[in-house]
Amino acid sequence: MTQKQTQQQLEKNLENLVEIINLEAIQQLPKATEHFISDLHGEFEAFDHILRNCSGVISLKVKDLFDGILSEEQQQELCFYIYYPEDLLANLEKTNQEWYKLLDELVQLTRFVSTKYTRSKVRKALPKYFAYILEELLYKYDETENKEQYYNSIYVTIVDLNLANDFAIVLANLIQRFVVDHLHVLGDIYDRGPDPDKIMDRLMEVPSLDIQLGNHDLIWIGAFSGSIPCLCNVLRITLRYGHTALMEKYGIDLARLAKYGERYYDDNKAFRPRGDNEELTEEEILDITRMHQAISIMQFKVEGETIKRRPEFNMEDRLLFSKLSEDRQTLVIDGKEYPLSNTCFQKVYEENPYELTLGEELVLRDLLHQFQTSEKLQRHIAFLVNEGTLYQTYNGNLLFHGCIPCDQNGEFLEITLEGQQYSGRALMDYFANCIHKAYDNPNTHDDFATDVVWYLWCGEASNLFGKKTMKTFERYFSDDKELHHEAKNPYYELRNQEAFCIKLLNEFGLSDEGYIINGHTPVKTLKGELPIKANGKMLVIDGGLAKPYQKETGIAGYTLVDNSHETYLVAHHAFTTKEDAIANYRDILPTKEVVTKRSLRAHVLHTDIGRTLVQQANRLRYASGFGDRPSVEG
Ligand SMILES: O=P(O)(O)OC[C@H]1O[C@](O)(COP(=O)(O)O)[C@@H](O)[C@@H]1O
Ligand SMILES: [Mn+2]
Repeated sequence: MTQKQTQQQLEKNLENLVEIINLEAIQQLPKATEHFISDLHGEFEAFDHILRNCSGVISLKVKDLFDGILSEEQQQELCFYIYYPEDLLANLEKTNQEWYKLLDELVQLTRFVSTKYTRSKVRKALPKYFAYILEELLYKYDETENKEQYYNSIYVTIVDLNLANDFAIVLANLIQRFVVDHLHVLGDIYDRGPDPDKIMDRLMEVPSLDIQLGNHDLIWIGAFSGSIPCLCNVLRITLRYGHTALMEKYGIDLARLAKYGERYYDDNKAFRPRGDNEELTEEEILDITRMHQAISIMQFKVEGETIKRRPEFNMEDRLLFSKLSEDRQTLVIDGKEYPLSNTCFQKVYEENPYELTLGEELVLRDLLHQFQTSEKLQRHIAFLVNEGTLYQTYNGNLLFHGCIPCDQNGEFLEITLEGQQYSGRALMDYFANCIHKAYDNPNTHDDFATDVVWYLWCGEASNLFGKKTMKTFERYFSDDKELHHEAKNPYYELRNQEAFCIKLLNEFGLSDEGYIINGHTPVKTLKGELPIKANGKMLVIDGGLAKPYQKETGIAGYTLVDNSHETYLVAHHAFTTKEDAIANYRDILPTKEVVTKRSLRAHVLHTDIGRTLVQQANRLRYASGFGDRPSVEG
């Protein structure tokens, strides 16, 4: 070896040793905080509010640091400055002394909430232009008077240069960024609410997150991937809630559908948009009502064709056009007659009720083309497909949106697809594969994978749907509540049992220690339903953000927080508007339901990331002669 090579070798060895020190030190940091939220359903402002107040974590930190120093009102004001800095701090007027005080409080808090992280991680989060002074202030280590004037002069000059507002905003955002390290979104970002696009834009900025896809997200992915029944469902639901503006935001022009609707459909009370659509004129409502009927009929037709070409989906009982009486005013199921109302079957022909008319086909072709070429939708769906999974195991816990379909005995429901039987986790993996296949082949519309994406929306063995049948047709055309009933999969009873939940955890390779987190079904607190089930093994956090569902839940649902000390649920006020939240300092509900309190504080070492750090450190130790050969697991 030449001298140079020996020198290089020595440096490499030292590098490895220093890396071992880093890796082993990081393991001793407290576990970072995780935040879980579900069923956002297009309600951007409510979702944004929850992200901003971090489900109450910020107010707890403010209390920890300033109790006895600031009054409760002052603490609350400080919290709202942090939640809505652009609204409250940008034009805030204060005397110089008041600014020094506020900036110092914000600096103290930023320091407090960043102590869990390495300096390197904190540094990466600092905006470039203020990085130098921020670092000085955050790592202020000299409490003697040597540097006192130095630190004070930073505040004085910031205020003097009219930068106080900007600096305060930067600090507030950093606090939001640091209190929660990782966000889990348990699905149903789309549908019912007006602004799923804004939610997607916001999610794309979150530094660390995972998404478990929901049934409503799947139809958007399906539509973009070329599934015509998914496309119809997306449009039907968008129109059902009157959100033509959402289509405009995606650059999708409904003119052709509107023209078709105007030509063939009339007003129909079953198809008038739901919810408060104050911003819509009567004329627009009528337009929507007509388009809504047109697209629903197209949906029933293309779904019928899909059911016919996929006998393995076992959905023939949903071929409802074939169950209409001769005058088409009655549905005949198993010999029993159900009168129909508000029917609009003028474009359904007796010879082949599932065949699209040429007009319908042209409308759908146009819509699909617009969906697939919308730049904004392309970005959003790519993000969903790349970041979204059907289930996630994270730090020993199992996360998924809907269910694992089972029979009454708790055996996983089996389904044969492409000649092979699947159930449980393997079925979910198979479904995930189909989603990617369909997405990768947007120009094929009736291939198996694309049809499976639609099946995930409403099929009995779908882990996202979790019910036997979707009664869309009956819900539009029959007043008989019995016909509307969508029987839930036995999973929803079984998930109350601890043993069943443990079986599920084990199916996914997790130990009995973990818990399962579900979204999808709103927790009906008014009826006494509890979000913590099966002795704490099952946590249901359907956010209940969807306004139309708040009548049933009584609150805007739950979110979950998991920090180094405990795991707890937070209940949220029904959200009105951002203005109202700010004006009335409307925060979270004061109750907090603790799921588990750890006997020992959890550290990075106990997390998934920690385990990989241990493996890396062990490998380096072995390579450097400081440890035994690591086993395969590390
Ligand atoms: O109340 P809406 O918006 O018509 O939706 C009802 C439909 O939504 C579903 O509940 C699915 O949506 P969720 O995933 O939000 O439950 C269907 O089972 C049901 O037919
Ligand atoms: Mn759902």
